[in-house]
Amino acid sequence: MGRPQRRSNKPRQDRDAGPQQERTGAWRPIDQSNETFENFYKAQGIVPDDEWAAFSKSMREPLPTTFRLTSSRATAPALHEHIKQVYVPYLTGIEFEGTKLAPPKPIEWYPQQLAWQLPVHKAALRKDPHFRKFQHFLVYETDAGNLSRQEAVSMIPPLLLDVRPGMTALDMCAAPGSKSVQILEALHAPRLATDPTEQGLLIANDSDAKRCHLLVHQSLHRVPGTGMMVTNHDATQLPSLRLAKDVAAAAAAEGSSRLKFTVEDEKRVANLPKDRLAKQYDGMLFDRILADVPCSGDGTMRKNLGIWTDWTVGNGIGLHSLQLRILLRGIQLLKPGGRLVYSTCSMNPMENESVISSALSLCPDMSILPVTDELPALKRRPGMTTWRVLDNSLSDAPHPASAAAAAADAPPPPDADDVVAVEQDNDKGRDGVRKGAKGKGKKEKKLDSNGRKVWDESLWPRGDEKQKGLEHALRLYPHLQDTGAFFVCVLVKKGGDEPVPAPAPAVAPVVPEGKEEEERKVEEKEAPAPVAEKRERAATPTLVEGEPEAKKVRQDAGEAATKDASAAAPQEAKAVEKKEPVLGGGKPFNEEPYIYLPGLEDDQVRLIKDFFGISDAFPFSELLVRNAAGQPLRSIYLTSLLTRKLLLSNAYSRMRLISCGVKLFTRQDSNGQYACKWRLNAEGLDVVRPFLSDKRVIKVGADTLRQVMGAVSVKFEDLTEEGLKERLEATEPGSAVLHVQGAKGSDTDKEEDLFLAFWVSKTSCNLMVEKLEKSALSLRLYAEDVTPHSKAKMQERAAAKKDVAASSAPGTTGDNTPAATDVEGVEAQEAVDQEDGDKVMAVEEAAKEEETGEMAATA
Ligand SMILES: C[S@@+](CC[C@H](N)C(=O)[O-])C[C@H]1O[C@@H](n2cnc3c(N)ncnc32)[C@H](O)[C@@H]1O
Repeated sequence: MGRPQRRSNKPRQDRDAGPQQERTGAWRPIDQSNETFENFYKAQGIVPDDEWAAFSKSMREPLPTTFRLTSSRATAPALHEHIKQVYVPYLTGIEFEGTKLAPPKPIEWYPQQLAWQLPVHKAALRKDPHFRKFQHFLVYETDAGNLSRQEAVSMIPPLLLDVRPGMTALDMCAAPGSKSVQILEALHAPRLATDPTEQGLLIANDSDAKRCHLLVHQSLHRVPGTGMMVTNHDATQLPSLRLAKDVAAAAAAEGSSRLKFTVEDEKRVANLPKDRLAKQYDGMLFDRILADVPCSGDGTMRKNLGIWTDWTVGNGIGLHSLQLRILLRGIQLLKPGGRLVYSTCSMNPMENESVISSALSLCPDMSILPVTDELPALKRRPGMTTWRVLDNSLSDAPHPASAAAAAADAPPPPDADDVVAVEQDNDKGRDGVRKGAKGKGKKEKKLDSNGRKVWDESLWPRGDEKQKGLEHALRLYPHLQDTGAFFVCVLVKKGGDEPVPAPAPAVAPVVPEGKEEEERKVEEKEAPAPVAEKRERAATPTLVEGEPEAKKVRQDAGEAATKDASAAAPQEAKAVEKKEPVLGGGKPFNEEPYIYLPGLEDDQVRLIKDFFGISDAFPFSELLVRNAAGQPLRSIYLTSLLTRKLLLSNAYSRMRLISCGVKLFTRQDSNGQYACKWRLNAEGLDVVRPFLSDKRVIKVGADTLRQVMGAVSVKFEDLTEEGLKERLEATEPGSAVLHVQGAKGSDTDKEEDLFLAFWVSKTSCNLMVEKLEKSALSLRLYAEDVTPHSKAKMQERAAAKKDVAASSAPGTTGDNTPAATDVEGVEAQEAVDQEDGDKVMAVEEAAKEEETGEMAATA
């Protein structure tokens, strides 16, 4: 079975705009009409006849700009106030395209007024000078993690998932991550700063490895959490993970290391007698699962204009089977009593109600939860309890069990070769309508004994849709509250007091070429499945039928071990071992392993503890590194207890683990000139702060913040705050935390304390905060960008340099240009920027794609 999203090699303009690009390269507006689309949905009766005109008109209007404040951040109330005080008046009365615009307003149905809407589409916001200031605000605060630009309807599935702190959650198709971020915010809600080991768990998964990396760098870094893991699986075959009841005891019983779980350990566990396995391990199931599946995306036509031309009857039909199998795997991994939200940005019943109805028929433990009382202000339409399965000519297709279907001239199912799936439904770029490559869609098709394509029976309503409560699903349409269209269905699993599931299946060792399929079948047959999973598998023929394509490509042990940690830290290459071979099949997986450090037994951990004055209460045994040698070479991460359990109960390669935990410390000092070569990462500051003594915390007033914000680095002697020079001179050079007391936003009288990553050199100091984040803070505090990276400052410096060159005066470099003595501080700041190089590249790539996508959409 293939995923429908594949990147074509063609430039994006060609893919999305199709015939709209003329030979001259000029752009014409995309034709927003598609008769088949309109007739299909009229035939389905998705909206009452008297609403069709309003629906149809809204579908052709550009989407408003919407965004959400990060609810788990302390900044949320200040930012809300800032928008009210600064941007509502600023944008009130602005004339745009001949009309006076309404200012931004909170989205009515979103809890606590944390989401906002402005009736201007994204492209206009970027290009029109009236909006530039607001656009900058959005960009900077997004980068700082204080807000997320996200389509309004896309915010609904995580809200209805009802995630609470401490829960375990799985996001099956997570990239680019807007909903994962919402889930993390809910998991972190009240206790992030107090107990970093108890942050619940989110496994954010996506089958596309590149998109997994974007997910980490573009989205999840904004709400760092010790309970966050990113994996790279086809969601139809997410592995069953096991959880040691007592990690140390299980490790001791198996004679394995306490710090990592190797392929050898996998083999050992595979050979354990069943009763011993059950004594030592539980199977991992989740409290909450989001299945935001790949879909044809016709609900995003307001921004993905290419769908108007690409839409065919086959699109929805071609995705149905994949969507159903993802949902069924989700159901298997859901705890009794747990909640699963299924969602698409498609209006097509083939991708929505028919998937839900089929899953409910196969899984009697599942039911639809009516959520009428949740988000009461949200206008919605009920799910459909009947629909038509139509062929290419929009005639009713004959049910596969009927005599008509057997007739020689029966129409085949519409071609799924042109499967189109939307990769992203938020506003961060790559709005991504991807055309499926020829041939791959064929894997979705079933053939009869005469080799003719046959229709999938599960597309049809079964007649019991009312009893199943399908009207309790939510259909969201553009004309209801000026949004995109979306489908959301909340499912619950019966029970809640059932026995703990049996351990997850063991995994067969890596097998020689050609043997994998045979071996895999044996593995699946013999492996004990969690209780709930076993029961449902029996009732879920589709899972057994649909042979997973990805498993056919099995990773060769040698290939897995190619990249070693020497790439990360050349100077310590000798210490490096080979990586683990990959288990469990799938596409090549070449990530570094995570290995725990032996807590305070490790020299570097002890050094860090002493240097930063970290209290004994800090969970030192949850610190881990990412290289095959298990050495603190470059970065040190912190995970939650549950993440640790998972990592020490399953080989990382079987989990296909791309990322996990929070990066707390990064190696800074390569020349050994500092007492501690580690610096505290900004993303880990909130996590470690409650455990820090005053040793490395520099308390300053608000004026000092302005001074350090305005320069790349500041010499001690230039600091105006009384006594600060002396305090800094008495401070051991290295990483520190700047505690700003009484910082105050330009629009409010309320004072707040800020904690920022800081660097103290021998004679100067500087903030260790990313450029955009600094600019965001500056705009909020001073209503202008005072940072040295602001456009104005850059121009000032360029002019100063010119003057210097003209007068040939040596040694004068302008106010904010670092003098030679400040080089260390500058290097430290550069390291922050360098470290986020990946992220910056990802953001730039997204922006480029967004730009080209918009050219197609708006030119
Ligand atoms: C609609 S997007 C998900 C959007 C995401 N939930 C968000 O809110 O940002 C669908 C995602 O499914 C992924 N995908 C497609 N087929 C998949 C499969 N078989 N297993 C897992 N993920 C898949 C795509 O790579 C894509 O990132």
